[in-house]
Amino acid sequence: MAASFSRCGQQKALGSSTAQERRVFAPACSAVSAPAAASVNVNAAPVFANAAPVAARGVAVPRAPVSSRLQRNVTCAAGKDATAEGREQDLSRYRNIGIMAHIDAGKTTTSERILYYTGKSYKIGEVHEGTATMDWMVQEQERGITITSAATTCQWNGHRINVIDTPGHVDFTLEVERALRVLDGAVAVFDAVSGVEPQSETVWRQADKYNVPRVCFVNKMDRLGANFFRTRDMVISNLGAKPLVLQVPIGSEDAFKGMVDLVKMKALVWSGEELGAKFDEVDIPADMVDQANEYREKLIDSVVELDDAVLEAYFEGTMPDNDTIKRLIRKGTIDRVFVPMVCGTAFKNKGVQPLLDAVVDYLPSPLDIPDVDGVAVDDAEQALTRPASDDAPFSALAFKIATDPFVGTLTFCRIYSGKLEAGTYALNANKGKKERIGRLMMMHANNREDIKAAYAGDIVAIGGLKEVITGETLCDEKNPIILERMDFPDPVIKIAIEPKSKGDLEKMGMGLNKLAQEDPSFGYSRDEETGQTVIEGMGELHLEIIVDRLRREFKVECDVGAPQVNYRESISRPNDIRYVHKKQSGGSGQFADVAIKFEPGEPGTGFVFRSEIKGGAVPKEYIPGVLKGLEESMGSGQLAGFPVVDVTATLIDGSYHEVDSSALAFQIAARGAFREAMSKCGARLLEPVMKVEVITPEDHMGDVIGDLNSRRGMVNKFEDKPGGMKLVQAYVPLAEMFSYVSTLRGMTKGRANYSMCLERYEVVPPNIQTEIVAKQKVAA
Ligand SMILES: Nc1nc2c(ncn2[C@@H]2O[C@H](COP(=O)(O)OP(=O)(O)OP(=O)(O)O)[C@@H](O)[C@H]2O)c(=O)[nH]1
Repeated sequence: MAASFSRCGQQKALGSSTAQERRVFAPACSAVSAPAAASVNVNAAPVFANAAPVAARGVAVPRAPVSSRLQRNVTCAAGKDATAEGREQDLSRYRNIGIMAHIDAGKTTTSERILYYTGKSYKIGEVHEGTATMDWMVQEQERGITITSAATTCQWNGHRINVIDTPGHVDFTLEVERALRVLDGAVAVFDAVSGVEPQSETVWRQADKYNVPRVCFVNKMDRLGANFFRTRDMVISNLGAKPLVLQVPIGSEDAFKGMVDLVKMKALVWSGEELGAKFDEVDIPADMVDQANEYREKLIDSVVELDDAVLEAYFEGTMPDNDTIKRLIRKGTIDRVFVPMVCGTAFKNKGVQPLLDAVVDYLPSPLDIPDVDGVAVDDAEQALTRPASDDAPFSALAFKIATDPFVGTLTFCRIYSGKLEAGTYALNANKGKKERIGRLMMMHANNREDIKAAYAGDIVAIGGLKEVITGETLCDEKNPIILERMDFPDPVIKIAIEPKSKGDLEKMGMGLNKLAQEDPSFGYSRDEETGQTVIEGMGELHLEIIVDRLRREFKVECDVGAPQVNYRESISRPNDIRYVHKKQSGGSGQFADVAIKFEPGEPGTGFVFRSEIKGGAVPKEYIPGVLKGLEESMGSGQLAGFPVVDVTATLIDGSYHEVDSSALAFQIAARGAFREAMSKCGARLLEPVMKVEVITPEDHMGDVIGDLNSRRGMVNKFEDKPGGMKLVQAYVPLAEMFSYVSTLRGMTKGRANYSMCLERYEVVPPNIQTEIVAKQKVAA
C-alpha cells in the first residue's frame, strides 16, 4: 500500500455546512499545458521545520441575483453621503475591475495602455519585449505571459480605477477566481481574429458565477483576419450572452482607423498608431452612415425596454436623449441584461480611451453591487451583511498573499466596509486573532505607495501580517464577521522533487512554505516513510513555475521528477459497515462501536457526512470523533493512497461504554469502518479527463485526430476557424496529455496550438487501474 502523506499547504475547509452534513474535497478544476520537467528519481528524505499554514478552502457562494442588485441600487443613493473624513474620492467614483480573457488576447497590453493613458506610467512596457509593468515577475517577463494577477490603481475622468490584470492560462485559473471574487466589474478582452476561445469561455463562466457585470473589448482589430461582428456572433453562440454593440469599427486589419461611437454618433479616428496617438471626433464617414443608423437603432431598442416611461415615450415617437441612453446602458450592464461591446487595438494604441470611458460610464461602483454577505463568527448559520460605507464596521477580504523581497509578506485586501488605518489592529475573524496593520499600501504593479488609511471600496496591500491567508476576513474586533470564502480547486498533477544537498533541503522547506502561503492551488506533502517530497498543482506549467521560483528566489538546487496525475479514489456500491474498536490491554480501556452506511455520491459532491443517530446510541459528543476519523481516512484511499471523493457516509447506529468510550475511540472506529468500506464497496480509481481543443491547419487535422485517439481520447467536435484553420475538440485523460505541447509542435511544424481544461473525473479502465495501483505499491 502507498505510504500515507502528510498534506501541507492546504486543507479542505468545511464551508459553512453544519456538523451533521459536511463536505470536503470539491472536485478539481484546472488543466495543463507547456513542457514537462526533466525526469529524475527522488529518494531523499527532507525534513521541514514547519508545515505550511493551513489555507482556507470553502464553497463560494455567488453574489446575489439581479433582483437584489436592484434593491441595492435603491439603498446606494442613501449610502452615498456616508463618506467619512479623509476619503479622497467619493465611493460612487470607484471602479474595481478585472481584465480577463483567453491567453494572448491582449489583457496585459490593454492594461499597460490603461496605465499609460491614465498617466500612471510614462513609458509603455511591451509584453513581447519583456518589459510590461503589470507582468513584473521575472518568469512572466521571460515567457511573455501573466502568472499572478497584478493590482494597480489609476485615475480616469475623475474616477479611481483599481485594475487587476489576470492570467489567461488555465493553470493559473485560481488567480482569476480570486480576482473575480473581489471585483465589481470586468473587461473581457477578445482577439478579433480568434473570437471566443476556450479559456475565454472558462473565465466568462467564472464571472457568471460571481455575477460580475462586464464590458467586452474586441482587441487586435489591426490583425489579418480581424472581424468584429464574427466575434460578436461568437459571444452570442458560445457564451450565451447578449452583446450590446456600442461601436462600429471603421475599417479592419491594416485599414483599421477607429470606430463610430453609436451614442455620440461621431467617428473617432486616430491619426497615427504610435503611443499617445491622438484621435479626432469627426462626422461619420458617408459610406458608414446607414450602418451606424442601423446599429444605433438596435442599441436604442435594447435600452428603452429597461424603463417603462422611456419605452412609452419611444413608442410615441420621442427618442431618448444621450444621457438617458447612457443611464440605461449602465443599468442594463449592472443588472447583466446585456454586455456592452467596444473594439480597438491596444498594441496600435487605438480604442483604449473610449474603453476607459465605457468602464467609468457603465461598470458598477461598489455602491451599485449588493452588500457583501458573511456569517457570524460563532454561528455559521447566522447570515450577516456589510454595506459599502465608511461608517459601517470595518470588513475586508484577503484575496492574495505575495512575498515581497523588501516588505516581506504582502496581503492584498478588498475593503468592503469601514475604514482601516495603518498602525491599528484588526481581527482575523477566521482565526480569532488580532493582527497589527503595520504598513498600508496602494499597489502599482510591484511598486507601492504608503498610505495612512484605506476606505470601503479600496483594494490595498497590508505589510507585515503574520497569519492571515487567502480567503480570510479582517474585521472590526467589536463587530466580527466572516465573509464568504473563496472556492479553491484541487490540484490535478504532482511531481516529486529532491534537494541536492542538506542546505538545499532547509531552503526548500522554507521556500515551499512561502509559496504554499501565496498560492492555495499549490500544495506539498512529505511521505513520512520514504521522506519523498511531492508538490501538487494545477498543471505542468504551474509546477514548472513553482520549481523555477524555488531555484531563483530561494536558491534551492533540486532535481525534479516526471509529472504524475493526481488520481482520486471512490466507491462503486453502497454497503452498511459495522466496526467495533475495543482495546482492553493495560491502562484505561477504549471502546467505540459504529454502524455507518457508505454510498457512492454524485460526481463532484466530495464527502458528505450525516448522522441519523436516535436515542443517543452514539452520544452527541462522540459524533465529531466519527466525522474526524472519516475525514482523515478520505485523505488517503486504500487502493493507491489517493484522496477519496464522492462518498456519502451516514452514521446509522452504534454503542458506547460508560467509562471506556471517548471521541478518540470513535475516531479510530470510524477509520476502521472506512477501511472496511473501501474493500467492501468496490473501490475504484477516478482520473481527470480534460476537454482539449486543438486549432490546426486542415492538412494536419488527420494526424492530430489520430494522435488524440491514440491517447484514449474521444473526439467529439470539428469546427471551421478563420484563416483555413480547423478546431478539433476531444476529451482525453490528463495522464495521456503530458508533454503534448512538444508532440503537437513536431506534428504540425509549430502551426497548431491547443488549450485544455478539466471536464470531469471518470472511472479508470480496469487494466489501467491495475497498472497504476501496482506502480504506486512499488513506489511505496
Ligand atoms: N497585432 C496586435 N497584437 C497585439 C495586440 N494586443 C496585444 N498584442 C500582442 O499579442 C501578444 C499577447 O499579448 P498580451 O497582452 O501578453 O496578452 P495576454 O492576454 O495578457 O496574455 P497572458 O497574460 O499570457 O494571458 C503580445 O505579443 C502582444 O504584443 C493588438 O491589438 N494587435
